Amino acid sequence: MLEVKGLSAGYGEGDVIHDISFTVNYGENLCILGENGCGKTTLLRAVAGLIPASGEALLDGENLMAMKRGEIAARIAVLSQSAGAYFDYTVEETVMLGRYRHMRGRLFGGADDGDRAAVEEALEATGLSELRRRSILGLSGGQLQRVFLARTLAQQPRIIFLDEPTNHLDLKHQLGLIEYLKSWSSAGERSVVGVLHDINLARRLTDRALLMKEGRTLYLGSLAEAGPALLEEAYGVDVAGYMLDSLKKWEVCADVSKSL
Ligand SMILES: Nc1ncnc2c1ncn2[C@@H]1O[C@H](COP(=O)(O)OP(=O)(O)OP(=O)(O)O)[C@@H](O)[C@H]1O
Repeated sequence: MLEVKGLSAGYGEGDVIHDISFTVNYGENLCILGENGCGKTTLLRAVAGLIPASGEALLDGENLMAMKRGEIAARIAVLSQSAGAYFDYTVEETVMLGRYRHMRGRLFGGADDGDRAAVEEALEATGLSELRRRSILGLSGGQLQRVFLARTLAQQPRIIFLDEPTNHLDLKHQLGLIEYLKSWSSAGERSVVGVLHDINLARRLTDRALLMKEGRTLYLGSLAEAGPALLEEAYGVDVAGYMLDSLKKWEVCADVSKSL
């Protein structure tokens, strides 16, 4: 269970996020939503111990802020926007990097059977087995994002933090990623905490939402019950109206599909 209590953090000149609290039980997911710059990434960074913070972040009752980065990384993996590939590694070598923290603790280093099995499982889950020998420099943006997902899975964390990981992915792969992570969390008593700009995608991942506004909690609860006014306050636009309007524009397709 991840418990965040009264967390505040920033980058040196005052706090950017203020007094944030939420709980995520294993098997449950949470999406973090809000307009650009409201502090979503900062919140993930603070919980993952990447920037200093005040307040509490507990994982299974243990204080994350007192843990070394490596200890946190063994439990929480971060999957963010694909930053691109700069090294001539193969797909398999890149996924193996997800085992780095596990290998580092061993006397003689190097990959063991457990590492190889974890990489194999991750390659299979992401449909990358056949690309394993390819250099990541020659992959498309979407393929590369799947490699990064595989590397995250190979880490075998109990919690994955998603930071808008769906850029570069077409609709099919966006949906595939979210559906996969949903089953990953529910099947293994694990959790996904996700920053997703697409509110529809967020709802596919989970109905539990933390809406942020200017670094503070605007709402914590069911996304379905948040209501149009709250969404408008969070995003500064009429989100529900926009979605209904979009739906109307596609109604013609729905009518056609009904008649088939
Ligand atoms: N490394 C940094 N140093 C200083 N300020 C930063 C840094 N990263 C982010 N900020 C500032 O912190 C605030 C929150 O940024 P953050 O990236 O957490 O927002 P966000 O909600 O994730 O935004 P987006 O939706 O655009 O990704 C912004 O005002 C941003 O300029």
